[in-house]
Amino acid sequence: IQSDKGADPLDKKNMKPSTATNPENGFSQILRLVLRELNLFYSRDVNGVCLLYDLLHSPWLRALLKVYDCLQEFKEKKLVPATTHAQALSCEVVGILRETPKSPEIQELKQILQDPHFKALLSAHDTVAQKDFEPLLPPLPDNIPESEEAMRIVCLVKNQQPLGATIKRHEMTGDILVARVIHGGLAERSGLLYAGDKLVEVNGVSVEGLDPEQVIHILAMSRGTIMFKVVPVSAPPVNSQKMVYVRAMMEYWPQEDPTIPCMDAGLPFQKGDILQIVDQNDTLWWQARKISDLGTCAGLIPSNHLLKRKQREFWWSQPYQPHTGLQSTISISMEEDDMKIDEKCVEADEETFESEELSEDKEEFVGSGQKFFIAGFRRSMRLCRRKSHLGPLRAGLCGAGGPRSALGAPYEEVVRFQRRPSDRHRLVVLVGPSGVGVNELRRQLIELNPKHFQSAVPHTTRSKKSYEMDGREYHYVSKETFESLVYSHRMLEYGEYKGHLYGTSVDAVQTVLDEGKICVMDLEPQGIQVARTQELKPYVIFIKPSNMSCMKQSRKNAKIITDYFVDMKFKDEDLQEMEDLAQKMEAQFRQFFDHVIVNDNLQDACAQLLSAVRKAQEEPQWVPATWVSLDTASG
Ligand SMILES: Nc1ncnc2c1ncn2[C@@H]1O[C@H](COP(=O)(O)OP(=O)(O)OP(=O)(O)O)[C@@H](O)[C@H]1O
Repeated sequence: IQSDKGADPLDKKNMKPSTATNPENGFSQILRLVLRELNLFYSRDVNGVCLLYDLLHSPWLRALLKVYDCLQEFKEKKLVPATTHAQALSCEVVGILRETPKSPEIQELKQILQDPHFKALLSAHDTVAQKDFEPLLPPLPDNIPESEEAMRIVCLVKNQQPLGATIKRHEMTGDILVARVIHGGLAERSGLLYAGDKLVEVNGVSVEGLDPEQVIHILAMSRGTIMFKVVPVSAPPVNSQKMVYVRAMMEYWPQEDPTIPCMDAGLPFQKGDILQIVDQNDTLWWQARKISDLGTCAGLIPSNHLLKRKQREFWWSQPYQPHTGLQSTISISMEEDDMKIDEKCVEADEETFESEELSEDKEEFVGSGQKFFIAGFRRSMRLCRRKSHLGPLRAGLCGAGGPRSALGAPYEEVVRFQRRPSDRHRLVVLVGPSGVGVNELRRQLIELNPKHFQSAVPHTTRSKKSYEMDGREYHYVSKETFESLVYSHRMLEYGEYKGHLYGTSVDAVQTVLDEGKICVMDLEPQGIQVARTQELKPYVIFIKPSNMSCMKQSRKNAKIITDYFVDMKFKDEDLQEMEDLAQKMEAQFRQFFDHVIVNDNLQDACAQLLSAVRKAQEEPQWVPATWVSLDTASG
């Protein structure tokens, strides 16, 4: 840097006098000169100079050096405080001012001197001036016997909050040890108690020979300050793990778990809760917080390993049922519900339905003087979806979403993901019990802006009608082609209706996304897991019915699609069935729902849907970590 090579003579000329005349002008001045010289190399693109220049040019470095210079200057001046008792002086002045005749200036001065911030400032000043930084410790006693263990005396003020530590008895020695210190709890915040510390006394009572329960009793009875005498652990554990966030894929209730080391320290959670794992040192019990409650102290949750073990034990203890697992009861009862619908079915002339489809389903509408066609609302596709649990091919899909999920990971690692404007949109998936209004909301959203929102065109093996167009109502394919799409995992959902196969392919969704649009589709909840891929990054919205009395009111004129009636009004039992199914869906699949909308007032629900879809595309959301790391790896 000091080399003259290639330096502009003019700059050199400018620089020299300042270096010569101000050699002791501090680091800031030196930095300025170095930067000026570097500037010359910068323009010639000398290797590495840009980096160095940018570093030295950074505002933080300049600020730091300025602070350094100031400190140096004051150090040399050897400043001494004018008074070491500014607080007392201020009190004295306030006393005098009280006896002085009132004037606005005197009032103002009195106010300033009595301001709590100013008092705190003077107190800090006096502490520094008197160099009163450390608490005064009593001198160490002489002649401590060599054999005596070093003890630590810890005083904690309980203040109606739990101590935030658990204890256990050492199996061999019988010593009472601190088993774990809960993150964010009183003990951890004190920085004085560590896992492994041996308790000797609690409030002056020796714990030797006591059971952990007896010690806990002493602690529970203590009010205010608790004093511990402990033998510190030789090497306090260091938590070097990085913070991990996970989505709970199952629920956990510590009160119902007899194996938890300390029930009160347990953290209950529901499916779908996002947890911040703060400690994984123990292979069986982790410490975590809910992200909705980060201010509180952490709680104990079973580790991934422990939950999987519990799942396996439970799974093996169940009688064998094909395609069912831990959470199978709900799947079964949902299938039973569908059975009921089937029993009610009356075979009718398919043509009647097909010909009525076009007008009844309003697939065409006129918008801004142009005719649009909205695909994906055909009656046969919708009825097929409802019956899809029973189709023979569906078994493959149930296999993916059923038992596998039951024995799947209890926690899913997640990260905050924000879609970049240049990225493809995230797929929007609507889920809800039949009749709740999934299709109505989807249709309304698309009609709001058909250039922005679109459905995917489904596939079918049935033959094309005279008024249909391939790729508009459906992609018409042979049974072989359809099945090959299924077996190559290119179908998000599929099923059979009246002897024909119907389904929506990944490619059909991608076609919409590739056009820069937002693809909005409805799915049976069993299909969500299939759609949850890095390429589609689905945002799942659960459409939920409101309570029965509201539904009776709002659905007075609503119509359901059935196998045998075109326009059938909702009966009370339909609404009850919808509510029951919604509860079952939520209980089984809520971990996959990114957002929930109660569809009471249609306009409100539509506005909520629009806002949720906007947030999904534009604001950061929790997504599986694999979606993002794969992105990075590929990109
Ligand atoms: N909030 C609402 N208020 C009043 N009527 C509604 C509301 N939401 C939907 N509807 C009406 O309820 C009926 C059923 O809605 P929709 O066809 O969207 O159900 P769905 O959830 O798609 O059911 P399926 O999956 O069985 O097709 C329609 O007549 C629709 O207009």
